[in-house]
Amino acid sequence: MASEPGWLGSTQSINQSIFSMLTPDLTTAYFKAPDMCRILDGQKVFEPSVGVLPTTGWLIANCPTTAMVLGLLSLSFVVMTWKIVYNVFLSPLRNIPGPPLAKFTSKWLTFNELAGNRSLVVAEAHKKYGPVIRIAPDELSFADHSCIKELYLRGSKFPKSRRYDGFASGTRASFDMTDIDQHRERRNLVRHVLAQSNIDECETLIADQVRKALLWIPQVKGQSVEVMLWLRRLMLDTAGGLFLGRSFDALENYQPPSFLGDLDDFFALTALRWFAPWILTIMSWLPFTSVQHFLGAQRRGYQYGRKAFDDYIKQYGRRSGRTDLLTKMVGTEDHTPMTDAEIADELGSLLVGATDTTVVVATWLLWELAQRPQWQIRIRQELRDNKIDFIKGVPKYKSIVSLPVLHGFVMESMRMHPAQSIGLPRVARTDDASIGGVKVPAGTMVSIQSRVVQRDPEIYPSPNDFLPERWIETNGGTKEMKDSFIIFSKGSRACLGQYVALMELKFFVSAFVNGWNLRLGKETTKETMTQTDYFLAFPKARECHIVFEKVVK
Ligand code: HEM
Repeated sequence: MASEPGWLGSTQSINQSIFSMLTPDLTTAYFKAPDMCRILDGQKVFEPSVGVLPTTGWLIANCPTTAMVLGLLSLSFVVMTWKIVYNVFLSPLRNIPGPPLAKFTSKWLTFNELAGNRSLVVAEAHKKYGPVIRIAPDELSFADHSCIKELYLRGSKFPKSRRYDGFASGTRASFDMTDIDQHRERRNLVRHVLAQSNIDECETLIADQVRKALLWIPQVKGQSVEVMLWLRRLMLDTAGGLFLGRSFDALENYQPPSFLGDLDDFFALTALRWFAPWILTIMSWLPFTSVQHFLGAQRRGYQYGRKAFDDYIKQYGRRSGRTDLLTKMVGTEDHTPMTDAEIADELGSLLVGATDTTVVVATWLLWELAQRPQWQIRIRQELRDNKIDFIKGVPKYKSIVSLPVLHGFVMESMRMHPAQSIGLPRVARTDDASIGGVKVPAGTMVSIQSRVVQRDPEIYPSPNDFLPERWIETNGGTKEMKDSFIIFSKGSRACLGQYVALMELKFFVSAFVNGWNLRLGKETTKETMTQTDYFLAFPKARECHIVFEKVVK
């Protein structure tokens, strides 16, 4: 057969280079293929008329790498097909209603979670499909508050899911422990530290931070100021004072402390660890300082705890007699409830747990307050009627803790805007677990969203309206209201810092309202305050502008 060596030569080199890119052994094998090449002028060349590509069978027989790649592809295809068939037709969860895509894949949920929409889409799905829904092939969401007991209360068969692994910076703290027995032991120790009597002893420490924050208001009065960063400074300083024996001085310094940047990175890292750990692996190979800095956020969080602990021991020893919570945690030479490393872990974790949770709740609270001058007047009047004594701008906690109007306003804001509204994920350990009569096979993730139960119309009529009076008229809430109120969770994993949080919130609301009228700055709108869930329910713009004006007595 006549041939054109030039043309053949170029085809050969193109093919050779393409195949070289695929695998080196494929290139060699390809040009050894007897039916693909022909000897021309003593040289072996590609002959297109003989065959364009070697057959799969021939390749598998002659190229081990290609055989392996094809094998893996086929295997993944079979596994994927089997998974789909299982999820849709065979899974014990197959008859539970839910969005159609959820039967096939969890990716639709991941997509919404990354877009900050999880609580909204799950709440909508409950409206459409009912109180028990399948939101991923192996994940269920419950909307009935009567299920809270089985899911979260003592004796629950559902420990925290692997999602909490992302929060641990090496060793575990009480918040991220997933092992029930290990957690029980640790919680008993931390609970003792955060006992109400200890917090009461630290009241001055918390009040002093609020006093410091109040100094800022006269300097910005009449202007529209961003309060979220200011609240972060306040809560961080309070947490520092309580747990590290020293404030971060965030309220005094213009430049926000680097810990706040680390906190943002911390939450981003936990999300990546859960959704796309492979991205973190790739990032760890990148030789960029900023990337490596980002990856080190969790380690630095731990180091804050470690350094603060070491400094504290150096300065005060183990019998400091100070009234902060670190002193309680350290114990004495005779009684050391935790090892030094465990204390450092807890400190790092407590700093994270105590800061942005309270900031998110406080931001929504100020936003609601700023839109409601009539409620500012009612709270102020309540403070006056009860002759509350303000010491350098802040009252004694005992004198305000049970004031119904103040309490009702704070509770209603927390009902409408739970800091964590996407549901606290738990996992079934054994096959004999069930929730609300629905069998939950081992390995299934389960949760109840506070956004859903705290807006149950049967418990909270007109659930989307902001009505503090519902708490006032029912003397602090009906049994159903209290049972369904899960902003601090319930049972053995409930928030250990809720007493601290409520003290901080009631302190600053009463202190502000006593001296200042609040209104919204023009930069803050419904759109900027759209809720987005990134584990915590932040306003979309991550800022909130308020104008403070002096109350005319
Ligand atoms: C308004 C502010 C706060 C809110 C809404 C809040 C909410 C929560 C929630 C929902 C949980 C359970 C998390 C889960 O199961 O995944 C939790 C756990 C926890 N919170 Fe808070 N928290 C707040 C403030 C605080 C503060 C100020 C502290 C410390 C003083 C604190 C310490 C803890 C601890 C130690 C845990 C882990 C408890 C355990 O698993 O045994 N929290 N918090």
